[in-house]
Formats: sequence, C-alpha cells, structure tokens
Amino acid sequence: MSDEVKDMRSNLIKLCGEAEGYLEQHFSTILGSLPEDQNPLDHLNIFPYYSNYLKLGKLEYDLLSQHSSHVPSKIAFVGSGPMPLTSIVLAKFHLPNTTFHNFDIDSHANTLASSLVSRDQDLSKRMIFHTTDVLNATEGLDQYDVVFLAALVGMDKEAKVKAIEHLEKHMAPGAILMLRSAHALRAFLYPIVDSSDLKGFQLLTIYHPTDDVVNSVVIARKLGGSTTNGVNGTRGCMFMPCNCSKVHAIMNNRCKKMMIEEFSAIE
Ligand SMILES: C[S@@+](CC[C@H](N)C(=O)[O-])C[C@H]1O[C@@H](n2cnc3c(N)ncnc32)[C@H](O)[C@@H]1O
Repeated sequence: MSDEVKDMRSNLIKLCGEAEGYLEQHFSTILGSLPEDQNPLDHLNIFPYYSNYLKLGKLEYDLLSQHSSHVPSKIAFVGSGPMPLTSIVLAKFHLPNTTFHNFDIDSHANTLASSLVSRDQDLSKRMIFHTTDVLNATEGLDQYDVVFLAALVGMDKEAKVKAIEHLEKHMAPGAILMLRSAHALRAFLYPIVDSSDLKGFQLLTIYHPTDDVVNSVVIARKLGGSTTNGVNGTRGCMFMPCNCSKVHAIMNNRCKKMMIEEFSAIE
C-alpha cells in the first residue's frame, strides 16, 4: 500500500471506531430513556447489530468452554462501551452465575451502560463498571478467570500489542485471554492478532467465522498456570498456512513475512 493509501486506511479505521462508539451511545441513550416500568434489556433488538452479538457471544462461549475445565466466576471485559453487549449476552444466555467487570476509558460510556442494566434484577448485581484506561489497570487484573479485549481497544497493531503486553503482565497464570482479530480483507479495518503478538501466552485457537460475524476470535492462556486441556481434550494448535497470507502481510505491514500463522483447534 502506498503511504497515501495507508493514511486513508488509518483515517477510515479511526472513523469506523468513532462511528461504532456513537452508534452504541445513541441506542444506549434511547434504551435508558424507556419508561421506568420497561427493562431496557428486553428491547436490545433495536440495536442494529444485536443479532451479530448473539452469534458472536455463542461462538465465544462455545470456544471458551472447549478450553476451560470450570465455569469462570469472574470475567473482565476491557472496552465494554455504552452498549456492553458481549457481557450482557454472555451473562443472560450462557453464564448465569458469572460476574462481569466491564472496563472502559470513557466515563460517559459507563454511565450509559450501568443505567442499561440497572433495572434488571439479575444483571444489575452481576455487571460492575470501572472507568480506566486498560493500560492504567494494574492490581486486580489477576482475579479474573477470563479477560476479553474488545476489537476497538488498540486500533492499530502497535497499540493492540501494547494492551496485550500489559494484560500479560497483570493477568493470573493460567487465565484465559479472549481477543478479537480479523481475517482476509476484514483486516483492512481491524488489526490481526497472531501468535507473535502473544508473548507469555499459549495460543489455543484462532477461529474465523464465515457468516456475517465480522470479528475472528483468538483464545490464549497465560503461561505459568496448570494447563488443563479443554473439556473435550482439545489438544494444541497446528500450523496451517492460509491462502490469505498476502493480504494479511500487507495489512500487517509485514511485507517480508509471506506465511501467516493460521491455527485451528484440533478437536
Ligand atoms: C464501542 S465499544 C465496543 C465493545 C462492544 N460494546 C462489545 O460489547 O463487544 C469499545 C470501547 O472501548 C473503549 N476503549 C478504547 N480504548 C480503551 C482503553 N485503552 N481502555 C479502556 N477502554 C477503551 C472505548 O471507549 C469504547 O467505548
């Protein structure tokens, strides 16, 4: 890509990230202003991408279950936003006894998000919000069985790796890191997370959805814990070259690196 195209691309990435934030803010404000007798969580389907989050939440839950020997009691979601739909979908439909700690750099996002769940008997007790830049969150990150890192936290490769390195420093050994990555041309808008970005972690699975779910899911385990195989005995990953390697090499600005590490869990 020429420097001009690279600049265009980074402006587009920034614009899309801002747009996603405004989209969430808009619908979270509408939902939060419903009459007092209405539970905003009963009307989440007004959000245009709600069905994508239902699919992504199911996918992430299924992949997480393959690599965890127990139900996580505490999950951290970093970059939860005004519409913390990943936490809500997991809490409502998949993990009824898990507490979700949602971290966001933007206090207004947290104000909107907490009012979204405040009228729900169950989730008002299981959804907690913290306003901080993830890079300033140090103590306490070792109390989570699972840490999610939102796609929009770290919008370029360097920022993404910085966030991952910070989490590696503060997460508990053996804890699971769930990341969102991209595949093929989707990498034009979202940074690809590959094995070389996960120092200090054991890469477990990279899953590329083939439907309208945009994000790829990357699961890794912080080294140092008692590594337990997944419930169904999932073994390690296998190197499989991907035919999108040229696209990825360009998007990842790694023109020399022609092979991309492509992993898929072996059931
Ligand atoms: C728009 S949300 C998308 C996540 C989506 N709501 C979900 O449930 O998967 C992404 C959020 O990440 C937050 N964010 C970006 N950089 C961050 C950082 N360094 N630390 C904490 N939050 C951050 C933004 O403020 C934004 O609200």
